[in-house]
Amino acid sequence: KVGCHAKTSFDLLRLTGWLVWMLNNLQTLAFSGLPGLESNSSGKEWTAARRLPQALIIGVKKGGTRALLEFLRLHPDIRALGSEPHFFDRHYARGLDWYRSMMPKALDGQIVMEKTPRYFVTQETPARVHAMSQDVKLIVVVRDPVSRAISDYTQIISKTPDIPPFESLYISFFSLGQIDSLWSPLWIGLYAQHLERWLSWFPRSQIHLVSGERLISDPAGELGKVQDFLGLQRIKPEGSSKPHCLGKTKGRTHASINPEVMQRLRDFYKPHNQRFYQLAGQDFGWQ
Ligand SMILES: Nc1ncnc2c1ncn2[C@@H]1O[C@H](COP(=O)(O)OS(=O)(=O)O)[C@@H](OP(=O)(O)O)[C@H]1O
Repeated sequence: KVGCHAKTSFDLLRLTGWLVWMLNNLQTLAFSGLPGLESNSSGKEWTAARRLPQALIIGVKKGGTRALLEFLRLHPDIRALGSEPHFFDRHYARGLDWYRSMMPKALDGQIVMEKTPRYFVTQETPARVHAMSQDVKLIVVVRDPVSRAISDYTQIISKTPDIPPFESLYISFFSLGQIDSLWSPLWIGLYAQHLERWLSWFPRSQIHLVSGERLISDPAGELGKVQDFLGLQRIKPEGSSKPHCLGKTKGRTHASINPEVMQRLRDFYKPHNQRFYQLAGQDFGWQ
């Protein structure tokens, strides 16, 4: 898959032919400030500048957001920040000038974007994003909330090996036997509730939902839809490209969870998923 120690390989898509590679490298030359390139007298298309993003990948954590961003970064009309700036959730007090200074330089016509999966679930973020731009395009990669939760827990346990097993954490401490919907790995998967908050600020047409499952089974198809949403020319998957590894934090072997607990979680999410499908206008087919 990803870390190249795991299931998905980035060459699934074979997105770049050498032509795209050439285009990207031409941009790099332009950005590096070689004399004559930026100061083209006739056209401002050579003038690269830092701009606020016009598109954001706002979630969800463990949905496949890194893979999507890396795919999109191969597009010559996209300039994306590689790291997660966490501006709207953590660093808002630093102001928009700071945020703009984080962005890569972009030419006219290129789309500037970043990804911070936590935006999707933080209360204050939609209003703040709206205050920056009412036209910004929002992308959310969603994935079966049960496998997302286990991926999330697997990441937590990799950082803090001493935490209790999933089977004891998913139950509420206060009302014994009840599923703890406030526990972060479970709460993030309440997609309907989070999407509703965004929909009170942005129209549905401005939010594009990507299926994390299809991003693996049909990356070209899923990516094509994202490119359409962004108003970009579709880059055809052609030629072969080197596998691009996303690192060891992707594609870990999931912690093994008691099958009865898995079934309880599926039952727990069922009504939430149905509500999400209604809001989304599409059925993601999670069991
Ligand atoms: N090509 C492709 N398409 C779709 N999904 C992929 C792809 N490659 C990796 N993955 C899986 O995405 C999971 C990590 O998601 P994120 O990148 O959103 O994680 S993070 O929130 O940035 O930490 C992580 O899930 P788990 O392996 O279940 O942990 C990755 O395996």
